[in-house]
Amino acid sequence: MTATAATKQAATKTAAVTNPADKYTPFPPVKLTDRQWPSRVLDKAPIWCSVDLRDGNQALIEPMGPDRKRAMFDLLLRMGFQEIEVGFPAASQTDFDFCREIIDGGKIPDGVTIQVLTQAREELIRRTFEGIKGSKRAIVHLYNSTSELQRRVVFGMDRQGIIDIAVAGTKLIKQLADETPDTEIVLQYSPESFTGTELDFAVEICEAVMEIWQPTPERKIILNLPSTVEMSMPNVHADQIEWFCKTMKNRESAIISLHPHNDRGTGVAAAELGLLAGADRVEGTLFGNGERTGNVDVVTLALNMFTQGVDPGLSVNDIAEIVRVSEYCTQLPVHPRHPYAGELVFTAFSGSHQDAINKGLKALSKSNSGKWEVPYLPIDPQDLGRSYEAVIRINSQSGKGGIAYVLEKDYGLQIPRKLQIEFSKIVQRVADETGKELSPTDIYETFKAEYLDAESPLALIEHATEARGPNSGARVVNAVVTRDGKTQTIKGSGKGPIDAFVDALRQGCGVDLHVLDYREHAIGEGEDAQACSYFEVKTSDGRTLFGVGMDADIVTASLRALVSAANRAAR
Ligand SMILES: CC(=O)SCCNC(=O)CCNC(=O)[C@H](O)C(C)(C)COP(=O)(O)OP(=O)(O)OC[C@H]1O[C@@H](n2cnc3c(N)ncnc32)[C@H](O)[C@@H]1OP(=O)(O)O
Ligand SMILES: CC(C)C(=O)C(=O)O
Repeated sequence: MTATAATKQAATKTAAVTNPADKYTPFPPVKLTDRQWPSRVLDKAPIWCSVDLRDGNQALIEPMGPDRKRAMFDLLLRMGFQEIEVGFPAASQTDFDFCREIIDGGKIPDGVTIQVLTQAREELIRRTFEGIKGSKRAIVHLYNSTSELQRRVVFGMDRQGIIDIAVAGTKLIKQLADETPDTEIVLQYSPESFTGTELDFAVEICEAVMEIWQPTPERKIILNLPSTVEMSMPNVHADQIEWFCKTMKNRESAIISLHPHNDRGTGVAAAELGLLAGADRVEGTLFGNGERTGNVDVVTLALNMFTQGVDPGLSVNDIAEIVRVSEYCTQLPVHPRHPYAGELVFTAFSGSHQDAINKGLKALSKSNSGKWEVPYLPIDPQDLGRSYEAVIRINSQSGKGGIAYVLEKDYGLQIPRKLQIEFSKIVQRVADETGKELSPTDIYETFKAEYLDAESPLALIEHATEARGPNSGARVVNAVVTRDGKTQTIKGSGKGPIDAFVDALRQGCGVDLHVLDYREHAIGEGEDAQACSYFEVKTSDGRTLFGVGMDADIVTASLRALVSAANRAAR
């Protein structure tokens, strides 16, 4: 049958199924009694191994060239990875050359072990050893596929045939390791497609490999149990790992490693539960690059631990740098909502979130507990080298709290609560009209236009205050204002300059304002300090509204605020 005919036949078969979901077989539960993992707590970091330069690289549209490989390797070293799978040297010249470059160039620091992948084929294993010649220590990672499906459709072999491949590969690696005494060879064996492999067979093949390699507690083998394809819920994965750890012989001579992929979107959860289930090590990539939906994201895993108070043993405190290098190397973007790393993860647009964050940050600044407690922010952005700057951003979903936060943080304006309510409606209107996010500058300009630049119909030109008479305590204000462009002098008296100016406005301009509330604060310090005054007033027709004024002189700021209120009342 031709490929086209086969495709058509498959399509016809599919169409005949009434419920499309019937095509799929549910993953069988693991028969595990007395499971322990649900009651355990993750309280220490695993051994980390980065597979960015191999599994991540093999999945790229454009695999990394030497410069990108080097940039990734250097980043992984800076982050503190002590085990790095640097490639599949027998598969590509670039990978081979990269091994040679870092070994011959002395680029592998003490304490760091490189890992190389190979299939269980003689010529590939021999070439792999040429690739790692001269390194102090190397993990040779041997794999062959063991799942029932792959045995049947890819290899056409029974269980014994598959065991023979693994055993032959191990024997050759043992022989070549003996012939390379200057390099400490660690064997890692992966029953690839472990998640689709019957558990008893996975144990059987791993034990067959161990039988050849003869690991000891001092010279452990790494058994890597990959979720080559993530096929089940993470609790089932954990059951598989716990079952494997409990059943295998000589557990103390093996490091059990996880290699989750993310087909169901639960790679991180699978890794975490797999660690609870007894695994010691995790292989993954930065931000989860890798085949299909990717490998498990080690950055997220590490930061998940960090936020539980566990030292992850990886430096993830300059997340922007990790994103930058990773995007350069993979030529793939990190999603804006990617956990911890995405551009938008420390940003709140919605009003109630902004309000709670704002209050949380204020409460935190007064607390001595040393504990991070801010609603909606599970981690302190500063721990990732990020700042609060982007925490609150304004669009049509934003509320008064966020707007007040931006004005205070960027412009030092501490606007009273009722003014926040008034101004947020104005911002809302602008945001709705534009349909766009408003930058802090946009918000300030809107505030300025609405309150500070409100100089029409009235504008204050100058003023002078004096005592009304000896011992009276009352003040007289003489002010020059323009009204509809015409200059005039107004005069009033009262208990203080504000009261007197309100009187002057009433008498000279026919503007009747009743002051309900008054606040002022300084912006900045020293000679450059400005006073900012806020007046809540009631107009003659019963409306309440605000006026705001700013000036180096406190009295002038207050009179400007009254003019601002008068002008807004006149609109
Ligand atoms: C889950 C994973 O990510 S595993 C890693 C996968 N990574 C890669 O494949 C990237 C690099 N790979 C390559 O460049 C190539 O596959 C190479 C160079 C390694 C090998 O290439 P080729 O020899 O041309 O063939 P190909 O990969 O198609 O090999 C398939 C053959 O190898 C056999 N084979 C596949 N995997 C293994 C294995 N782990 N051990 C032994 N034999 C294997 C297959 O049965 C098949 O045999 P057949 O030709 O007799 O049918
Ligand atoms: C080689 C193995 C570990 C692998 O990459 C996988 O199974 O995904």
